[in-house]
This record gives sequence, C-alpha cells and structure tokens, in this order.
Amino acid sequence: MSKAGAIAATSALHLLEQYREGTSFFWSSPQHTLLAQGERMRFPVSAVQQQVVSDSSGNKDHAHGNHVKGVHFVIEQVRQMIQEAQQTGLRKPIVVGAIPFDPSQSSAELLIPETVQWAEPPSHAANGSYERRPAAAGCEIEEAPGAETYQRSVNQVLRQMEQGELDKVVLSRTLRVVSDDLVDTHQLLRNLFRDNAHGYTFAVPMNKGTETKSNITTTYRNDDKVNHQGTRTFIGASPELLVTRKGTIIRANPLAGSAARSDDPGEDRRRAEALLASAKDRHEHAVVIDAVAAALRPLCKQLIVPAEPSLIQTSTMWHLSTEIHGELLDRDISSLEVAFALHPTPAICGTPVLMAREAIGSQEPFDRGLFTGMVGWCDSEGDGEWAVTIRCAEVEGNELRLFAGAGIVAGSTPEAELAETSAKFRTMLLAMGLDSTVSHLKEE
Ligand SMILES: C=C(O[C@H]1C=CC=C(C(=O)O)[C@@H]1O)C(=O)O
Repeated sequence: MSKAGAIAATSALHLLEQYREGTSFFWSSPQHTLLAQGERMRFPVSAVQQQVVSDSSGNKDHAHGNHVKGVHFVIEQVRQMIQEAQQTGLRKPIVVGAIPFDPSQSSAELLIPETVQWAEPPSHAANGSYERRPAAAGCEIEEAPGAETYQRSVNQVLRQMEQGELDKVVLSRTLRVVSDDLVDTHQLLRNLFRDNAHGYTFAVPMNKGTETKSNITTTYRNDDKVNHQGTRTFIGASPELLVTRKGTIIRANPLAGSAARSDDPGEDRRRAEALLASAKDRHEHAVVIDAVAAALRPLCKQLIVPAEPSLIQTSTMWHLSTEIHGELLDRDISSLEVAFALHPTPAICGTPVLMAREAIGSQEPFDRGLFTGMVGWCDSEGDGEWAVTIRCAEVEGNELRLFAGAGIVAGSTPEAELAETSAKFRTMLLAMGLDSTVSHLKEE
C-alpha cells in the first residue's frame, strides 16, 4: 500500500495477531486494516474541561455553546498534534482513536502512534478460519437503566413528542458485565473481527491519566510494564460509517431503522421486508438522511443522495441504510472536519438536535463517554475514515460496560425499543461468548 510512514503491508489477520492490549489501536473497515502501535503524542486529557466553562444551569443554549467549543478544541488540538509531529520529522503523521458523543464533557482518546501498519480489508473467507472462543466467563450482568426505567423514559419522550416539536430522540442504556476472570480483550477483538467482516471493527487504548505538561502530552510507554489489569480499552464492531474522505471524494452511510435477525431464514426475510415497508422506520431513517444531506450540501460541489433506503445486515441486526456520495468544494476540509460537520447525526442523537440532546441528558442516567461518538483515523493530508461508535463496550480488568440505543419517533413503543436495544447488545455478547447466558435479551 502507498501510505507514507507505514511499515510494509501484511495481511489483516497478521495485523490482528500483532495487536497488544493497552498499546495498540486496531481498525478494520471495508477499505483497510490498520494497526497503530505505541504512542508518540496523545491528546491532552484534562484540557477539554479547562477550555469549556462548565454549565450547571442545564441551559440548552449554554450546553450547545460548550459543545461547539469542545468540537473546535478537538479540531485545533489534532491540527497542532499533526504539526508538531511533522516538526519532529514524521513525514505523513496520522491521528487515530475515538472522539466522545459530547467533546465538551468527555475527553477524546486520540493519539499519534509510533508505528503504523496497513493491510487489505479483511476477507470474509479468511475470517471464517477463526474459531470463536469465549473472551469472558461466569459473568454477572446488570442492566442500567433497568427495563422498566428505560420504558418509562421512552414514554416520557413520546409524550414530549405529542406536545411539541421534538421529532426524534435516540435513548440508550448500558449493561455492566462482571466476569470471574480478566476479560481477554485480544480474543474479544478476534471474535468481533470474525463476525463483522463487512463493518468497522475497532479497539482503542484508553488513557489511564497521564500528566498533562503542556497542551499536548508526550508519552513513551514501556510495553513490558503494561499490565493487562491496568489497561482500559474501547472496543466494538460498528456497522455505521460516519464519513470517509479520500482527496475530495467523500462517502457517508447513515443507518437508522432496525430489526433483530432471526435464526429461521423465512422469519429473518420476513423481518427484513417488514422493516423496509415500515412507515415508522422509514420516517426514523428519513430524518437522519435529511440532516446528513443538509450538513454536507454546503461543503460539496456535488452530492448524490438515493431517494430510497436499502437494507443492510449484520450478524445480529437488519438496518435501513442510505449510501451518500459527494465531492468536496475544498480539499482543505479534513475527514475529521467533515465528520464534525455531521456529528451528532439524528442516528445517535435526534432532531431538533438541541432538544434531543437535552432529552438525552435528562433521561439517560449515565454519561455516554465515547459511545455514539466516532472512531477512526485522519492523516496529515486530511484523508481518513470515521465510523459511529455503536455496538461497543469499555473493558477494564474483569469488567465490561456495553452500550446500545434506539431511535424513538412517533409510533415507537417502549416494549419494541427495549427489545431493539437488547438485540443490539448481542453484537458484543456474542463476541464475549455470553449470548446463551443472556438469551432473554434476544428479541423474538
Ligand atoms: C444507537 C444505535 O444504533 C443507531 C444506528 C442504527 C440504527 C439505529 C436505530 O434503528 O435506532 C440507531 O439509530 C446503537 O446501536 O446503539
């Protein structure tokens, strides 16, 4: 592959085997597999909060102002990191990692690695050669919020929709899983990679709180000292592409509107057809496509938006999907800037965006952190790939925190949205080898 600064390309499976928990960033997409190792520079941990005046009033406009400041801060820091890396002699630096749902509330996990290796995208056949082995054992599982609380929140949002202008809100919940043993993060990544050959599989090393000396923290880690118990990893397999940019050509693939897969082929097909024909799901999808097209149009010379959604499948879900293609007016807009022009799309937040964000803040009893943010890479020429961080978990020691959300629109029911979040958890549960332990989470 012709990527500057990259070590000679090998196979996707070879890169996967070289992954090391705590020090590697792994990424596989339908275009590339990437393994970034070591840490030349890291995004400053606490500086986001210092830049953003905290708002305890819950004022919507103030919260929005903070969000905008957080976004500018990330873009500016990334620009500075790339510039500094170039000054130290790196010819074509690349920033890799994940960015939170709200960059004014949580820190981005971004870094410029020491080494980068690229390989072709994973082939389905090669992935099949992997055996799925459990990555966790003897687990206790706790839902947060519990089923009843989640359904109550859905009802409250539906009432708000009847009364006012709120059109869509994505409400999510978490599962806390405690395993008897340390979670085998590498095996978890192998299983995700095996089951999701057409998606975006990732593992991001999370910060353990390095000291921020200047604005940019430079850390050199000694791999031998990294203890698996002392690492945190953000891991998952997202089906949703936020945006890719290569030169001036961009592509986005928003998803919204979902149905759980069935093991019975006839029933599986019936669910897919029902999803494609569902007025409620088509509305949920159209809201996202309209917002994505509106955000991209001012940036593009040309934008192609299909009039009708199509269906895509993962190993656990069907989704309504629209693939959008465009040509940027200006080559200087990086993939990260295009991604931020879109974020948060109504696929993970809602519309109107400020009201939706407020509803999420008041209904969800947890901080989303990196969930429903973005994960990927951007190089010094602005090319890059960013996926939406869904179907994911945070892993630390013997604990995992899984996240899943569902889009609420008029016509949604609390029971169906709860079942949808349960079905979405299965991507991670299957990869952990826990799917049969929690079979009640499977939507029937
Ligand atoms: C928020 C999630 O999914 C989004 C992406 C695809 C379909 C979605 C839906 O149908 O609600 C969600 O918008 C998630 O998986 O946690």
